[in-house]
Amino acid sequence: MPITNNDDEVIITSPSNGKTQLKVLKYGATVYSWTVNGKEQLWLSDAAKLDGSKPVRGGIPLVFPVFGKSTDASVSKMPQHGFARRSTWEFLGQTTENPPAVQFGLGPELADQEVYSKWDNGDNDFTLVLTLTLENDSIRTRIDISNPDKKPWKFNWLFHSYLKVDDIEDVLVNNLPGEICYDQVIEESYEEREPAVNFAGELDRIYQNVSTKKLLQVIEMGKVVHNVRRKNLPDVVIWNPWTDKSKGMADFEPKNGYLKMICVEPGYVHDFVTLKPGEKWSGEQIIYKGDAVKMQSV
Ligand SMILES: O=P(O)(O)OC[C@H]1O[C@H](O)[C@H](O)[C@@H](O)[C@@H]1O
Repeated sequence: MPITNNDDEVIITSPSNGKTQLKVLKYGATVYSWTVNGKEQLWLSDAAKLDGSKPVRGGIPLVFPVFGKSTDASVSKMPQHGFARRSTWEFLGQTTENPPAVQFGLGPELADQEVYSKWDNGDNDFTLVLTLTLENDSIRTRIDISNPDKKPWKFNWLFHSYLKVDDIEDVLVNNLPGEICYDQVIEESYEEREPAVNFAGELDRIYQNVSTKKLLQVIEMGKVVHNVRRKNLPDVVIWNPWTDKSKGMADFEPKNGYLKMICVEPGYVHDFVTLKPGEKWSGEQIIYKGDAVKMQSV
């Protein structure tokens, strides 16, 4: 069976390889496992809550309608990262057989009411449709957002992808030199001057308006372990909490798990997207295997 629809989760299995699978919690429509021929690609905390009691620490949480905390009046009362990752989405079914794709939907009635009520006046009408496609050595995560309301509203979107690595100290992320970033650790903006991003402490940067022609590669000991492509998602957050921040997160286990993960998060977060009544917007992330290093200057 390529699609298994359980009470709390949906499992998608590749028709050509039973060990290539995607596991998705209905809570947050959170992908919490992706295996390629039996090998896990995403990092998931041993203490992650998968029971809907809090957003999942690991996998691919969905960030909407605000990234982080914002002083913008429309979202300033909301907790970090909004309500999409804390709402139970509706499973809409399978849309294609090979490669298998499934869809999940979220609207005002299913949204976590406590957080949703803090978005503007708590009455924004919206539709989110998430399409997940499992290919032999890639996943596609696509979001379609539409505004059926009589008034405009605005949002951030971000795929908060936790990618698995063997040892963060051996990891580089390429193709970001020359890009402007806001460094959330030192609270300063600057132009990236390093030939590749490397990790030796807490790192939390929002790279702004990075051409979507640029491929982002996670390179470990000279070998590409993950490739991330983006459509209509100009910003890229790179995050590793390192020792102290991991200690402060109750759902982050083991405490040295930061060595095994890197978040590469494609999104639209530097500015808000404004959708007028009847308008639609979409963005897509493609994570794939493939070991050719591609260095790009533009
Ligand atoms: O702890 P969470 O709310 O899941 O946020 C986890 C992280 O998300 C993003 O990567 C932000 O850039 C970080 O500043 C934040 O710490």
